[in-house]
Amino acid sequence: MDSLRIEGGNRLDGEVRISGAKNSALPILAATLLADGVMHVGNLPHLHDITTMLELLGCMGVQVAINEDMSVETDCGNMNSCVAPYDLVRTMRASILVLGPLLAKHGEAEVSLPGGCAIGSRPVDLHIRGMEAMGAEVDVVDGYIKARAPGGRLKGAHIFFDTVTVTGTENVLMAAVLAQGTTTIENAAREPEVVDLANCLVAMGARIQGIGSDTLVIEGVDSLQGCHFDVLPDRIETGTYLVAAAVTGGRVKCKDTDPLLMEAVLHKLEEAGAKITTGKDWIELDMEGRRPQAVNVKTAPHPAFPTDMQAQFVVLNAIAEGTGTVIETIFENRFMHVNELMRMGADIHVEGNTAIITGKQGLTSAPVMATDLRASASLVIAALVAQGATDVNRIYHIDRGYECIEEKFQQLGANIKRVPGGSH
Ligand SMILES: CC(=O)N[C@H]1[C@@H](OP(=O)(O)OP(=O)(O)OC[C@H]2O[C@@H](n3ccc(=O)[nH]c3=O)[C@H](O)[C@@H]2O)O[C@H](CO)[C@@H](O)[C@@H]1O
Ligand SMILES: C=C(OP(=O)(O)O)C(=O)O
Repeated sequence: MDSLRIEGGNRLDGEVRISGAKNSALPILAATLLADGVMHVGNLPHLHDITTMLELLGCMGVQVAINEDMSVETDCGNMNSCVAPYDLVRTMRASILVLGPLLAKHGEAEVSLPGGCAIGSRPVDLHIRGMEAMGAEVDVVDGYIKARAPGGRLKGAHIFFDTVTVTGTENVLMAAVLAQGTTTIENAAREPEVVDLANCLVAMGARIQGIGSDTLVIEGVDSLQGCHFDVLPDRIETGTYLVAAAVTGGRVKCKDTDPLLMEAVLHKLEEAGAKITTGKDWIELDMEGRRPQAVNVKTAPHPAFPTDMQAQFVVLNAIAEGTGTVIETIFENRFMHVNELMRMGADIHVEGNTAIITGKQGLTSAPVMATDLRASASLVIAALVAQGATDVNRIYHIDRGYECIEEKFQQLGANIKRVPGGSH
């Protein structure tokens, strides 16, 4: 298992290119299953999760060509299976995103249940209920969701999500675009990645109204064509580099990103004392050598503060002046980073879904273990300010979501290197 060795203490300074968004690329790759012609998807990040999704498409008979610039062409003309097997789904929950497209296009799907993960139980009941509302017959047998659309085609329906769900909205949206009749999704997720998927579907010929709002109205069409679509920049990767700059008192310019995607995070960084300047496709944070002020953060669905930035802000508070609270309202178990940060000297007290963090002048190095993607990112950020050398172990989580993390941090002046280990 690889680890990252980080010698803390360097103030970050420089420019970093932001990759395409994992959470946009994954649903868009699943949506290629809906196309009659060739789909060309660009600005894909070079990540394990993307490789897993391409492998999943490949095992269903989709022809996948990867170009040098990491853009991908898919052709579903010779598909021979509608099964998403356990071995792939267990490594990436987002594999559930093939359920909607398979049912919509082929009238059947067999997708392994993804199961829970480090941040919570993460059920998929709302995805299943959405498919059933559109007429699908669904059985959960032997750990698989086995679904079929009677007559081979789903029917439009009125769907109300009682919890805002990102991939649930995406799955139902992809099912509805080829259904017979009109589907209304109420209390839909409004995350930028849902908007990106909807825009891609429209480019393929789908009819969707209300994009970006919490009510989506989809008029089903008979077929969708291939198109060329570039995925949007990764707002969570952007936020992670900005927080890293803030905690080191440094100055970082994120290029090829979009400030409009991340108002809640930029607002909190300004509250912490960072000077933020933005252009159409860049964001610069300058801490001018100062220590951040503690901030209070509460996660909630977009446009509120994203849960995927929560762990990074726990670190920011851990070295800030003052005391800040971080409230996690989306996932029931997303404070796995806290114990590891306390081993590095952080003063954190967790009560239910609230972490109360009293900032300290500095952290100290310790061997730490990453438990999920953003927890891992927070440990890397903590290590960048800690005194001494920190080994962040189990970093395969990081490789699911951060392209070339050590190269990008090196470019910004961090002392970080990957230490290769055995297989996990
Ligand atoms: C690949 C992807 O895009 N992942 C993101 C997506 O995950 P994901 O789409 O899995 O997260 P959801 O938005 O679905 O989860 C929100 C809440 O709804 C609950 N729920 C969800 C579905 C369901 O059928 N039943 C149910 O109870 C979940 O347990 C959770 O408490 O949104 C999360 C919330 O912004 C992010 O942290 C993840 O990075
Ligand atoms: C939780 C995340 O991803 P996933 O839903 O793929 O586990 C994340 O991106 O932080």
